[in-house]
Amino acid sequence: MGNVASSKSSRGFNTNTEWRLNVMDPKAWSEPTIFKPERFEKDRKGNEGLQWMPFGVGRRGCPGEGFAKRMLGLMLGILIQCFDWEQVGGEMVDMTTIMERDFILKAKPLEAMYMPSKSMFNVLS
Ligand code: HEM
Repeated sequence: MGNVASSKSSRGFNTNTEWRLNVMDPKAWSEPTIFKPERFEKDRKGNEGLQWMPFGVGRRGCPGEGFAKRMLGLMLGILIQCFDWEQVGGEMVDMTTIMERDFILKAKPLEAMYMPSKSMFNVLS
């Protein structure tokens, strides 16, 4: 990454990607293209997951981290528990990914149909 022009932000970081770990960098991750959620398990040998800091750390770390983590679990729980989901077109979900500006995106957006599950009818009506 040495050939990327860099400038310091007001927070002291290089504003280019130098301070960010490329999510697919084989120097940083073992088998970077494989889905291995266990890399983020606490107390895992090698602890490679510790280098992933989505909320930053220290004095300027994200103050919304606790809130965001609670909301993510809550929202996912609500989506699963309160709604019935169906595939559109009955095809298998295409899991092909593309890289765009350091983000891994689905090549083909997920399309799904949802409606409130039976247990939600009373709540919503
Ligand atoms: C998934 C959700 C979120 C992610 C991934 C995220 C990530 C981050 C990151 C990476 C930073 C910069 C940390 C650093 O420079 O070291 C940051 C800063 C910040 N975040 Fe979040 N954040 C999230 C949600 C939230 C929420 C819900 C709030 C408020 C309710 C929030 C408020 C802030 C504020 C105020 C800062 C600036 C802190 C400072 O400069 O001192 N964030 N966040």
